[in-house]
Amino acid sequence: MLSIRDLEASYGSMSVLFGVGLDVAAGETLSLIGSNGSGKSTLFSAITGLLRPTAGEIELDGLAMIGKSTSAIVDHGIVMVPEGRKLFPSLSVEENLLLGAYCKRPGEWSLDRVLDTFPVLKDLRRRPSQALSGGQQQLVAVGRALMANPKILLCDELSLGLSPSAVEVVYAGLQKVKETKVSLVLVEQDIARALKESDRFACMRHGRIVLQGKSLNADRTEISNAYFGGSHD
Ligand SMILES: Nc1ncnc2c1ncn2[C@@H]1O[C@H](COP(=O)(O)OP(=O)(O)OP(=O)(O)O)[C@@H](O)[C@H]1O
Repeated sequence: MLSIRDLEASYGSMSVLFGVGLDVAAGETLSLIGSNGSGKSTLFSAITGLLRPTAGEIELDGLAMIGKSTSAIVDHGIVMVPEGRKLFPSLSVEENLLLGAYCKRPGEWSLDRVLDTFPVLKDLRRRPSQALSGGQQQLVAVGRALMANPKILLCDELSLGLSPSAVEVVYAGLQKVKETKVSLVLVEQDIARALKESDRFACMRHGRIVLQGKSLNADRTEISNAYFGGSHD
């Protein structure tokens, strides 16, 4: 479904991604892990058209995405839940969700379906989003992205700044999304959580994918070496 090959990207003269290759299958959840500055957000920016790669290929179902505008990429089904949620704080939950339908592809997601998927939001739908807890706000951000009927959802640090109980609320909600046909790519700092929530993981370091594998029974020492750099570095 999503296929990335030999991707290079830079900010001005500073190269940041070096030959990144990654595949995400339909319905699959992939966790992207890596320390601060390893290039995870830059990869998301490249996939969503916010940053134009200098080389390589990004294809969704065989269709080239590089060179398309962000809104065209959303139209094709790649939607991001941005770091920090980026809700409109004074707008109601419902209004925030409806904004996600602005670039709506045809599909099954609707306001009612989002509220059925995240029932905690039902009674809160008329409240300003700023009146919600952090975990509830994060569900609104995920729900807003679902309103566009994505094929693949890129989630940038859903648990950032949330209490442990709020993190549980968010990932319990995400479980329902995983049961649908939507593919997920999760950037998650908590490695144990990243492995628990995904079918496969990819670890980035210094702008490269240095390890990929199945999340179930993944070798934690191998991941730790990839994440921090092993003794061979
Ligand atoms: N807008 C920008 N302009 C210049 N350099 C940038 C910009 N954004 C990121 N960088 C640099 O690109 C590199 C990769 O950063 P990126 O934000 O992609 O990493 P990350 O893995 O997402 O990190 P974090 O977990 O801290 O968000 C870093 O060296 C960072 O300083």
